[in-house]
Amino acid sequence: MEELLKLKHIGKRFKNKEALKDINLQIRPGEIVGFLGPSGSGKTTTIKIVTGQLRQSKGEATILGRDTQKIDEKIYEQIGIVTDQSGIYEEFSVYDNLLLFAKLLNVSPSEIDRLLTRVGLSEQKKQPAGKLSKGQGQRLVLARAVLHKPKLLFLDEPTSGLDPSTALEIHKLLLELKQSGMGIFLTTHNMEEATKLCDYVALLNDGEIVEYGTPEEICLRYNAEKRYRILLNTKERVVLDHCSETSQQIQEWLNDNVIEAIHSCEPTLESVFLTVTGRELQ
Ligand SMILES: Nc1ncnc2c1ncn2[C@@H]1O[C@H](COP(=O)(O)OP(=O)(O)OP(=O)(O)O)[C@@H](O)[C@H]1O
Repeated sequence: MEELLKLKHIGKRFKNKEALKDINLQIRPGEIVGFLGPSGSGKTTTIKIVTGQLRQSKGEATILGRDTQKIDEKIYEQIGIVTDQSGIYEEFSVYDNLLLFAKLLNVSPSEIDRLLTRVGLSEQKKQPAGKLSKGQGQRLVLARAVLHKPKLLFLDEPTSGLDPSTALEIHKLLLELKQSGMGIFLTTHNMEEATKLCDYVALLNDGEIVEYGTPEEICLRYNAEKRYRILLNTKERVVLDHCSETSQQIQEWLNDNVIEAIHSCEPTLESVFLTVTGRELQ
């Protein structure tokens, strides 16, 4: 399968600061790849390099098969970028904001209504964009970024500051876009979001990828203790280490039909990050 984005040994130095060190990453159609790191770890610098806004000091980056150092603004016809709410005209209506972009990107205006329904903004169609709530504004920015059906979408913290139900709606939309074959590059501080949405995640610390893989793979890699948390139908909760006695005990409880819930206790991405780097993500 062709790669939409490929980074090979990317490094970036700003005077005395080595902002990125040997970054390797790829995104294929239909994949959501998460770039997770605390503030200052190099997420924005990476996005700027791959979208041609900044030159790397080392390594090669290609976007849709083209060297990022040789791309021009035509690339924006095939990619979407959501960084913040800038670029939205507050006095224009929701519809007119999208119409403006539809004209710029040669998209039929008939797409707008369909997209507004999809992002749940049909009722706000005639409302000035400046009067939208934060979550509605975030959905408008996302709608604008995918209006021209880009092959690759860059999302910087798409749900930061949103209430859980609006964040859920955005997650649903992102999964639909993934299903349609779009590749998505997502930066986030939110490990739960990354675990739920991403096919692969890169944990970034101080400009370096310290772990890479599927969220499940990474968590299992750090599952040294191998424990099970069990809720019995007597409401008793037990935590057992992985060993032959535990297997026997679980088998007996299964035979007696007394287990209400059973979970393995692998670490979360959050705790893996803390183990690997010694620092919290937030
Ligand atoms: N133009 C610049 N000149 C000098 N240093 C810079 C420049 N841009 C970024 N840096 C430094 O490079 C490092 C990475 O910054 P970057 O903005 O990529 O981090 P980030 O992970 O996006 O952070 P945040 O989550 O806060 O947006 C930081 O130490 C930052 O101070």
